[in-house]
Amino acid sequence: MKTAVIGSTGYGGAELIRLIEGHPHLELAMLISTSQAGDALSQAYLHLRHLAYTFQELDIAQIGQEAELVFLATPPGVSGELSPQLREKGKLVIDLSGDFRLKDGRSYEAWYNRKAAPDKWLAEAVYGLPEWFAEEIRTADLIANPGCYPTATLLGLLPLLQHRMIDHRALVIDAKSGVTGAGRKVDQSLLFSEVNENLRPYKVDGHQHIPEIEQAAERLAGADVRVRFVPHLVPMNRGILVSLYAPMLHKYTTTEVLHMYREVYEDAPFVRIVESGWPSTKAVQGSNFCDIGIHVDERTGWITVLAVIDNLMKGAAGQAVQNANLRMGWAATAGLMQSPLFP
Ligand SMILES: NC(=O)C1=CN([C@@H]2O[C@H](COP(=O)(O)OP(=O)(O)OC[C@H]3O[C@@H](n4cnc5c(N)ncnc54)[C@H](OP(=O)(O)O)[C@@H]3O)[C@@H](O)[C@H]2O)C=CC1
Ligand SMILES: CC(=O)N[C@@H](CCC(=O)OP(=O)(O)O)C(=O)O
Repeated sequence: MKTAVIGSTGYGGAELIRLIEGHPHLELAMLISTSQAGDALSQAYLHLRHLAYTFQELDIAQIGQEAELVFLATPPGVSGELSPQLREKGKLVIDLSGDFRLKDGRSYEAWYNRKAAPDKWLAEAVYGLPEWFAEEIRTADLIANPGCYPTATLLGLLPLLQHRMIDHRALVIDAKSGVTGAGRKVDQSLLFSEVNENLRPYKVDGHQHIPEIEQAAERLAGADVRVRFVPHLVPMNRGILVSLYAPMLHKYTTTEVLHMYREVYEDAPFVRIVESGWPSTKAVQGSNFCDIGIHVDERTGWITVLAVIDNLMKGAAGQAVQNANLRMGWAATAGLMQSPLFP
């Protein structure tokens, strides 16, 4: 299937190129760059220098002629403008940004502080978390790939809400991300000297992934959900660790809850339930896996759920390809069974 990537000089774009190159059914037809059109791919990415591609201008008419599937790995606000035009040309669109994740345009405008995409397209978009919303994704033409933090959070949280095991009004999510989560843009606060040997919270007063987590959680809880979410920046390249804490509604043991998670994710090839030791980011690096660990503290009645992903894989490009596989009826794992890089 002929595929175009918009935003191909960014980290998400580079990871998409790597995955599409190794995919049995996807063919890289166009790499779009608004800043490096005419340059060779190797000028942006040395690690991809064996691939003889040249970046092309952003030209919707040309994409219309040369590609059937378009991935957008662009900053907020870009896909909201471009995706409707691509959809009008009949393209299958998978958007890695947050532009189509929130159903309520006013919520997007409040949290992203920019104009939302038109309601018609927000209504058409389907939230692309394959382990939970596969039915809708199979027939979707505009797929909103989840954010990195929401992916790890929701994979850890939704089984508990589905089984009504926790008090959904008292959810605490402590999240940590490597620096590639912020993209390849130049930013003083992301300089080596400011990130290295440092651990810092950010957006403590409100992160744009909060309404996305709540929106998906409410679908499973059948009630309003409010989460306390605080992200932290960690001096490493890739990886997200989400530690989720909630009071349990009844007495359960760790063994009982683990059993429930194993059943829920029985047919989910990318979710691995960790039963000995604890999840760690290095154990998923470079892969599309999400590792989940559980501990029920019978003394306090609280549960701790620990979920790790590679933010650029299951948190972005890997999940986007997983959505393409689901939508096209290909094997869920097509092009995605890379084992993690270790150490
Ligand atoms: N990094 C991560 O872990 C995750 C990122 N995301 C989301 O995915 C999207 C991409 O992220 P990421 O790859 O990290 O970001 P980057 O900043 O690394 O890359 C974004 C790319 O978008 C392109 N771009 C910028 N402005 C425009 C424009 N007006 N029109 C078309 N293209 C444009 C740029 O390429 P050029 O200048 O060559 O056009 C740039 O390389 C973002 O919305 C991000 O929030 C989601 C989950 C995880
Ligand atoms: C480490 C870091 O800065 N991470 C980014 C992830 C942003 C992102 O992926 O944004 P959308 O999903 O909303 O597009 C952040 O916390 O804002």
